Amino acid sequence: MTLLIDAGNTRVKLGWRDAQGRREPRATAIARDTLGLALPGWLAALAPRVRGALGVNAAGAACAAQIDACLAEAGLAPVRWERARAHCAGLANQYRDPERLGADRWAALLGLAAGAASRPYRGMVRVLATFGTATTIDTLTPDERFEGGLILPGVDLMLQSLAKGTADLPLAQGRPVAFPDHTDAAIVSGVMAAQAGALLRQWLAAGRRSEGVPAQLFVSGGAWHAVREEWQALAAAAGIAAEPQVLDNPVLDGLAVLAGLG
Ligand SMILES: Nc1ncnc2c1ncn2[C@@H]1O[C@H](COP(=O)(O)OP(=O)(O)O)[C@@H](O)[C@H]1O
Ligand SMILES: CC(C)(COP(=O)(O)O)[C@@H](O)C(=O)NCCC(=O)O
Ligand SMILES: [K+]
Repeated sequence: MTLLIDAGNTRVKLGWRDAQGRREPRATAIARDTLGLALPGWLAALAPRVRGALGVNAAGAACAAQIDACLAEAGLAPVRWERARAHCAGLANQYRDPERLGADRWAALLGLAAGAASRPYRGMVRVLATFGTATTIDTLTPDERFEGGLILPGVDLMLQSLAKGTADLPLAQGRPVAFPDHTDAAIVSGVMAAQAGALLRQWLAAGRRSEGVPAQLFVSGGAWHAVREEWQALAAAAGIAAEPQVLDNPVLDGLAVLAGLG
């Protein structure tokens, strides 16, 4: 098997691809600050069957070094850390400097284009919103090109920035409402409006771009569940019928594609 590693800024997601090309039944997520405790045990259980490891890292060089050190402890070779490329597996990356596209975003697009869950949507415009530490909203054209996408602070980062950057605002909790009448609700509703509003912007842009070709919306990431309610309200108000399809981990899907290429 080949280990698949998606090192995000909050959590490291782990899985594998077996010799038949199948993904693990369920990815494992480990918080960055508990990696040193949890990763060795996860690796030890699999190590005898592991033939290599493929990963993407959005969390900086120290995180990659920590993961490689854990692999070495388990007697395994270092991770092959993937970068975004201009072309791969039939997908074209039109970022101005293709290698500067986050490797996790690139892997997720590869997973979206080639993964089994999205195969019925080939030839359509596909919008992929990932609600992680950052929120990213990327679009694939019907002819398998990535032309660009949004980066904005994720839900927790937005909430934390208000608490840290002001004298009187708390780290807010709660659910979004239309007309918030207290501080926590005002903050949570504002943050969710920003998240869902960004998604609406890209969905509308994708619709204009596609000129009548149907579009499908995909969502993933640890914070999607927090945004869902606001998105549903906004989409209903805007007359958008599209039901987002939740992808468990398109980054690991993409890494499995890359592992299959050898
Ligand atoms: N158990 C959890 N641990 C950490 N973050 C969580 C958890 N459940 C939901 N979240 C939310 O998910 C976000 C992290 O999502 P994730 O997809 O792992 O991001 P990343 O790939 O950037 O590490 C957090 O910012 C938080 O909003
Ligand atoms: C945008 C990101 C921070 C997302 O990281 P994540 O939220 O998954 O931890 C990451 O994809 C990144 O560092 N990208 C490089 C810049 C770019 O994609 O343009
Ligand atoms: K990610």
